[in-house]
Amino acid sequence: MLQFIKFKKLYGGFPAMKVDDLAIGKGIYWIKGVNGSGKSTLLKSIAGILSFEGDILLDNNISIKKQPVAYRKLVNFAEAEPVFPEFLTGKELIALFAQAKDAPAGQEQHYIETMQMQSYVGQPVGTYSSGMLKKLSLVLAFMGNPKLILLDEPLITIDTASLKILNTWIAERYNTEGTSFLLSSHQTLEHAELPVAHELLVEDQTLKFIS
Ligand SMILES: Nc1ncnc2c1ncn2[C@@H]1O[C@H](COP(=O)(O)OP(=O)(O)OP(=O)(O)O)[C@@H](O)[C@H]1O
Repeated sequence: MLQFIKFKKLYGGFPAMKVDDLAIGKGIYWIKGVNGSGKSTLLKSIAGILSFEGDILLDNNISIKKQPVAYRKLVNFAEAEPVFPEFLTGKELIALFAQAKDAPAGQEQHYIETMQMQSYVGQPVGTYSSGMLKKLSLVLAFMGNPKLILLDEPLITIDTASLKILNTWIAERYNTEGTSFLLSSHQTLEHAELPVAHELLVEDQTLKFIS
């Protein structure tokens, strides 16, 4: 599903992350690692937000460097602490993402309704609480038909009921579309109740399989 080829990310001269050659198969993965280990750096690189040396391939043949547009249509990302233009409404942002990701008409309704966002999704995001913003960023990450969805710290700021909803979204997408997930967390995950198949660890500026 995802392959790293001589991947290296430096901030100035500081080497933040290096993955020489690693293939990750289809599935749902938790990326663990302590604060500052490089989880966000890794996810932002896979999402195509950060520049890096080397290459990342999706499904063996779609290169983030050589086919940047095709790659980005198939990889969605929700940031740990999302920031959006305050004057735009949730609905406007969803419409923008739905168009960019070629989402089927009305796809967002299921997500807005199950996450119970109907009462505020028409309001400017500047009026949202951190949990409301987080839910909006999760809806945006599910727009279109991505092969891979990256969720950076999905557990922070959302309440227990919302976490259960997110759990069902992940299971639905994985079971019906075969969408893979990379989820990051610096917390212990015993209470997350998400359908996790594998764990990865970011440690010593690299990425390793745990299980
Ligand atoms: N823009 C930047 N410029 C310079 N160094 C950075 C930058 N962003 C991150 N770093 C450094 O890269 C390393 C990895 O940071 P990163 O944010 O990826 O870690 P993380 O595992 O996501 O941390 P956390 O769990 O605290 O969110 C840290 O040493 C951090 O100081």
